[in-house]
Amino acid sequence: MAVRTLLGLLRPWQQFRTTIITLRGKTLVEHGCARSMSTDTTTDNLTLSLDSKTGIATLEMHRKPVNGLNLEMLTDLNIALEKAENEKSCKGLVLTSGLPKIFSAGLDILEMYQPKPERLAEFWRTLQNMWMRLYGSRLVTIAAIAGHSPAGGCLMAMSCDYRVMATGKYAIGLNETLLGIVAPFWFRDTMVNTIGHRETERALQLGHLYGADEALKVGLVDHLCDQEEVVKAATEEMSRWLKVNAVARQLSKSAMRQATIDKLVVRQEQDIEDFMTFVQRDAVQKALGFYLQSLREKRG
Ligand SMILES: CC/C=C\C/C=C\C/C=C\CCC/C=C/C(=O)SCCNC(=O)CCNC(=O)[C@H](O)C(C)(C)COP(=O)(O)OP(=O)(O)OC[C@H]1O[C@@H](n2cnc3c(N)ncnc32)[C@H](O)[C@@H]1OP(=O)(O)O
Repeated sequence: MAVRTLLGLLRPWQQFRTTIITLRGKTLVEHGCARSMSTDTTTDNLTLSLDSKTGIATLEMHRKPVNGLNLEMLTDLNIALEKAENEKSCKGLVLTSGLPKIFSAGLDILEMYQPKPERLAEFWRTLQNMWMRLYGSRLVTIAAIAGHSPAGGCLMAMSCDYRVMATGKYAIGLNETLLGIVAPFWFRDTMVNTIGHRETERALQLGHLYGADEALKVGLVDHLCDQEEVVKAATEEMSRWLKVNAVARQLSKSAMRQATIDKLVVRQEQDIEDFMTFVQRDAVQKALGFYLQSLREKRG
């Protein structure tokens, strides 16, 4: 609610200004310029910029080392998404990463390992809200994936309307079972809506991480190109989508996605409870501890 109120007070992007907003101890810096009609919003975790000529916003994640989605990053994502959504001149959004070889490593596992219950609940609610916002966005959303995109990273990519991925040795998929955890129903639903029931069933049980070619084959991503071309290809694809009548396109999108979102809307509190109970089980904590250890040992 506080976030909504704050966003309501933000002035339109097309005004000259430099605004510094402090939110939850974080600083958002905005630079605006009437002549170029563009505004950047930068936090520790991301940058949102709007090209006012094309109406295309770019949301670039840059939380080091791997764009792990912790509470603060998710909060920033929610603010940025809401801001783009509320900006009338914004028609499309390219979601990408400023970190080399990583789109997002998914949820920050440290949020789930030995958690404080209050923060754990807030973390999960913020993730739910981010997903509902992105999956239900009125904007054309395209993920430009120039790196690994496991679990929560894959969820974000699947929540966009179209996915461009870099060729190379990058992996994308819902690998939760490899961590000893279970992808919640709305992660699963999003994958079913993207690649179908049978393929999702196989992928979820195995915790399968797809290489780029295989991801293209099953429809998990829509287009492959060189790493350096990913954002350009996403922007080019965007212009095709933006030629379609916006109202007709938005209604079609909503007709396809709203029922999936509504499932979480009506079960949001129960889902938080289920998540908290599940994650705080001894066996799950142990499995997460082993997984974190294995990530650290991999580095040597
Ligand atoms: C019956 C049940 C019913 C209902 C269930 C109810 C609820 C469900 C419960 C839970 C659901 C949770 C859903 C979870 C979703 C997730 O997203 S979990 C996260 C999954 N992510 C991963 O598995 C990725 C792990 N990371 C990697 O594989 C690699 O890091 C990489 C391929 C992304 C990148 O490789 P490199 O470039 O080689 O980088 P490093 O591996 O060296 O990593 C650098 C640094 O970052 C740390 N790190 C990496 N990923 C994470 C992460 N996700 N969280 C936290 N930290 C991470 C890594 O440990 C290194 O740290 P340091 O060694 O530098 O300290």
